[in-house]
Amino acid sequence: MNPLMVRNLTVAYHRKPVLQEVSFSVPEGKLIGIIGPNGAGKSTLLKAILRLVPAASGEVLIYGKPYKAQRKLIGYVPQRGSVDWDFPTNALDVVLMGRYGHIGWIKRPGKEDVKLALSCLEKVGMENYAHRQINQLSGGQQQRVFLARALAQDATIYFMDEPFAGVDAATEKAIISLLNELKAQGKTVLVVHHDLHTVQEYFDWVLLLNMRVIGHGPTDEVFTVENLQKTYGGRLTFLDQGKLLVKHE
Ligand SMILES: Nc1ncnc2c1ncn2[C@@H]1O[C@H](COP(=O)(O)OP(=O)(O)OP(=O)(O)O)[C@@H](O)[C@H]1O
Repeated sequence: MNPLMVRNLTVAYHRKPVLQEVSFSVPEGKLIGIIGPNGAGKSTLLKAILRLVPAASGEVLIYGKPYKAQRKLIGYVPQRGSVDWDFPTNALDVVLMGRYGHIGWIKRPGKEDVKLALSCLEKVGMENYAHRQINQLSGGQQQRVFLARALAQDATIYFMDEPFAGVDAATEKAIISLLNELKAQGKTVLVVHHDLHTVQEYFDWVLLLNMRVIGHGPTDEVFTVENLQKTYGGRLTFLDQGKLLVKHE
């Protein structure tokens, strides 16, 4: 069964459409890149799938059922800029929030939950920062903590909004190897991604988006010069041998 099926999804902010009749589905156990220019509606797509913004019309099914019935299967890593980092909490607590779906909001996390949260921090190389306030972490470290929280959720399908934004090369490597680990466990990971140079290396499958779906499918078939030109319009230039140069938007 498809982990995610989106049919005719239309979303508007103040009556101005941002996504129009978006339809696609994704296969299980793949790393999927959501690619498109600034303002294409990539974050909005994730938020509409997760019911964080209302859809004007359309349908979203996660493993054949609506979001509400499948909440426990879903992990979300929001864009770093969209989070209030001054909220007084430490890294360990942020990761423990990932466990609330399993333990319920009323019960306190037990020893096992803390142990698991610490092991997730260790996986992202942040075990020494467990008790550090989140507003005292660097951007890349905050991103790692958010990934640890997603790991603690133990989800089946993950949605990540620009996990590589503003991180250094070492953190980017750490994140991509983590994503590959999730994939090896049979999980499906959708990632909003900006850097066209790494798309072919990172993703098995892509969704090209610019208000509408320009293309979706295996990267080899869909990530073509023609489709990219349709997605980015005149903002792309191609150098020799198809090498890409993205003009700043
Ligand atoms: N809360 C909001 N209220 C009104 N308009 C919004 C809101 N959020 C986003 N938009 C508008 O919707 C469009 C799509 O935004 P969205 O953030 O989904 O794009 P994106 O593809 O994720 O962009 P980026 O690559 O810059 O992050 C943009 O024109 C944006 O200005």
